[in-house]
Amino acid sequence: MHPNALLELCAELIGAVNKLDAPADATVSAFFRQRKNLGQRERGCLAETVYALLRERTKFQHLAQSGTGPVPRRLAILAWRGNDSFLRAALTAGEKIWLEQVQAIAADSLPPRLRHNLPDWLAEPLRERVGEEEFWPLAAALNEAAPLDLRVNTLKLKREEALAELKAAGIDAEPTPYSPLGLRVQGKPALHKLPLFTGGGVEVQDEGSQLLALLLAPKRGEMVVDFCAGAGGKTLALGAAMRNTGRLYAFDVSGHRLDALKPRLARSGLSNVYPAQIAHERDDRVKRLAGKIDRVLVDAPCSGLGTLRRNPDLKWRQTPQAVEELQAKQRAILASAARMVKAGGRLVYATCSLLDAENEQIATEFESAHPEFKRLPADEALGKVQVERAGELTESGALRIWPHRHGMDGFFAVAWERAA
Ligand SMILES: C[S@@+](CC[C@H](N)C(=O)[O-])C[C@H]1O[C@@H](n2cnc3c(N)ncnc32)[C@H](O)[C@@H]1O
Repeated sequence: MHPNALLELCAELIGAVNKLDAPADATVSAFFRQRKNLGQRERGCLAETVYALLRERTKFQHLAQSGTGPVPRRLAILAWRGNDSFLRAALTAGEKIWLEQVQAIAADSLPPRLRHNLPDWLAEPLRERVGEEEFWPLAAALNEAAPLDLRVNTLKLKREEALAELKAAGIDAEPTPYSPLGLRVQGKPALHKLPLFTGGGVEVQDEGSQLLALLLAPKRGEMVVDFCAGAGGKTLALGAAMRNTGRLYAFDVSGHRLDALKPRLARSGLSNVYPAQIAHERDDRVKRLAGKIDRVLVDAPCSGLGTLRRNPDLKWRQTPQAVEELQAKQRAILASAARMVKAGGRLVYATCSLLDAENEQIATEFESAHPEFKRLPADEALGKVQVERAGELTESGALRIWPHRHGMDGFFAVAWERAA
């Protein structure tokens, strides 16, 4: 494709994504579906540029105030992640001079909000939570691309065996630092045609998500509920930990998301999983299981702000009002899910949010209203399931994962045991 045609296409995609009226990944996929003639490399360039723009949107929008021509084209030039000489071949003489001027601006001369690229309502609680010194590494880590992590399905093979299969396929990987089930893959190789993947030997799952399932630690023969199962990332990990025995209910209000679990279940070889759509958290199905369940995982709907490395649009699409609405949902779901836990059973509340409002606050409110649930020190619980150096991952007995400290998405989880 001619350089200017690709740059114009990039500007068009940026114009669509920058409206922020839909998740960026959905807009990008729809754009590519309508342009089937685009090659792999061109798609890669457009997607990388759009994500680069979303990560540093405040800075790029500020810089794009100078220059001439349509703003989406200026943004595409500034955020360009394709070949540099290819871009230059698309630029007018005026654009080349402008780009050089903008690139000469020293990043550290910019005001703070153009350096951290977070909305104020999010920057402030994070700065308060981790302190000024740690805030900057956190903001930088949130703007990095996430690595590709896999969870090995130990029903099918051992982690070393999966690693050897990847190596034989020419894919470099290494064991994840904390999860005993994880592999971190170098680069972004296509995995979906590998027999290791199609045969259910591995699933794509961030190391942090693996740790949440490990914290629930379900055992053979138990009755377990994954209350907010979605497309079942954690369900699959729980089913394998149960060695395909017992009963694992995968609940969700979204039938569409549960549908996405089905092909994954088929690959996994699990037959102990019972997916069920519920109308809401007080559904009769939930009530019927009151006091009967050994372990319940609440992977609550949340702002998703711990996953900004993958979903940078969320920082621009979420609002403080949305977080308040989510808190109400989180309280209601946790209270309902807790009723299912039997005496001596375990309850885990988890989010992929960085905000105390969705994490510690929800957990401590629950504890004050339910003294029969006692917090289990997460480092001890994780240590028992072979998580390395679990003490590095916990704060006040809860699992608290930070992208800048641990190299994973941001996660929070508390485990409680119900008094016998
Ligand atoms: C964080 S996502 C779950 C991700 C999933 N556990 C995984 O590992 O792939 C939260 C899920 O909660 C579901 N949800 C929202 N409200 C719910 C409710 N009242 N009861 C049960 N699930 C709910 C959403 O549909 C969404 O799939």
